[in-house]
Amino acid sequence: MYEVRGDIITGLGANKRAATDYQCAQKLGAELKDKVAQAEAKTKEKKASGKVPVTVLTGFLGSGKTTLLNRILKEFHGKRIAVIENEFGEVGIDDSLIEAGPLTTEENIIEMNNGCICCTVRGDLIAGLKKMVKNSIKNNKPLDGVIIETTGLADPAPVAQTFFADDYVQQKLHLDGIVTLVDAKHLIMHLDEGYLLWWQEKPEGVENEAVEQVAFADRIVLNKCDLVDEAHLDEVEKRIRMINDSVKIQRTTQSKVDMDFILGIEAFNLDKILEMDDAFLEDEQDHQHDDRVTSCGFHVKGEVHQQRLNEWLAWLLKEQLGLRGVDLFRTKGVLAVQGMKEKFVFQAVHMAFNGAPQKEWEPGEERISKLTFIGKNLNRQAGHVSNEVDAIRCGYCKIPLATSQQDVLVFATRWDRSVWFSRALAGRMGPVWEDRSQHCVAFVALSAQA
Ligand SMILES: Nc1nc2c(ncn2[C@@H]2O[C@H](COP(=O)(O)OP(=O)(O)OP(=O)(O)O)[C@@H](O)[C@H]2O)c(=O)[nH]1
Repeated sequence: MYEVRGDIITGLGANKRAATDYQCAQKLGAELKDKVAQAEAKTKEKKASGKVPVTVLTGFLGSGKTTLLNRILKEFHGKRIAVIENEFGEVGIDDSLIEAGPLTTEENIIEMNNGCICCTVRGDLIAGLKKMVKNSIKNNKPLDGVIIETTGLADPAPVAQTFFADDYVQQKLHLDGIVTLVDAKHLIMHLDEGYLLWWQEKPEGVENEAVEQVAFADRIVLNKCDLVDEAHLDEVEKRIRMINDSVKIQRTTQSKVDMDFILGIEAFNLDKILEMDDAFLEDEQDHQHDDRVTSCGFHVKGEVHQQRLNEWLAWLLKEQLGLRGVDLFRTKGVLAVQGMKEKFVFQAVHMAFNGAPQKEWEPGEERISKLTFIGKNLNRQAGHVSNEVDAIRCGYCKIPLATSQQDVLVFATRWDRSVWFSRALAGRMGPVWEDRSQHCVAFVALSAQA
């Protein structure tokens, strides 16, 4: 049995581990001196030559993955880099945030927004990788690298396992490394979730993704160093080392990391992973997400009124969510703001938010506003929007939406899925809800359009 297992994992490149298995078989009487020597020699060899290197970019929500991806695409604009972008959130935003260079064309960017590549759409990941490689061969445009940006809630282990689960993928691609972005300000809070704080206890069987992302990292980019002091950074490093003592760490802001620290590093080491997780190569890894973490999004035609949007978001992020036991991890959006020729990109990580104009709208491009929220316990009880005499408020939490004298566009959504919106003309509030039994917690009085 040890010999067979040694043969299998030799084929997968875990030569050190294979040597150990052969040694066990030898102890049981098998004559395997040659195989042990071969496995030990291969351990020293560089692996995977000729295969396209793949980098998995992972890290908790808002840690700086897309910022780093854009940096890579900019610095390597002369290289053909394919991107697989997996986003958590019922409305996809990241496609608008990626700044692809001339060689990273649409055919080389695959977006997967309908599930998490570490579980529900893992099959799609394999299919996507194969398609990219086959296209590059067919069109004689060889790829220089593939970057997979996982969702902030992904467990990187099943993603890495993909490179050992499919023969074609294994022949053509090799996993260069798992690069984990860490938000210096929030990491410790996420690591502690489900361990120290009893009220945050995770349901049984649910993993702490932040821990997994650090544990499986070949490199850690300790980002957002501008938000904390030296002592806090030392504490964060200490916590990282408790989970992954040998990982290399580079401190950064705005994901400004040396490219040779993260790319072409030949750092993924199956031996190390097998030491940590003996079941890593098994087909069905037990992996469960926390169902309490959900997303809620808007995707609405039309322009928004920036000041009202800011007021509403500030109110939502600072005053309401914490009080109601809701943990909002991440908010991001691309908005069509009235009077602005650029797309307005809004980002928030927990309560810290910022926004700035980005690229201009193309001539003829439809003006659409997209906004997505990701957090825990976002579901709300039944309620309705009331139409009071001089102010339009939510009947449940009393958030002021607008006065009835304002001409507004009201967006409304339940925290689960559905999104409704309706225009309320001055002095006349149109029906907002299709189903009044469902409470809507997020709604925005935004537009000054007539
Ligand atoms: N203060 C500060 N903000 C940063 C830094 N790096 C990135 N950001 C901001 O943090 C926000 C999140 O960055 P992203 O790169 O989108 O993070 P992400 O990991 O891709 O986020 P998700 O895709 O939602 O998981 C953006 O507003 C960035 O501009 C940094 O070093 N310091």
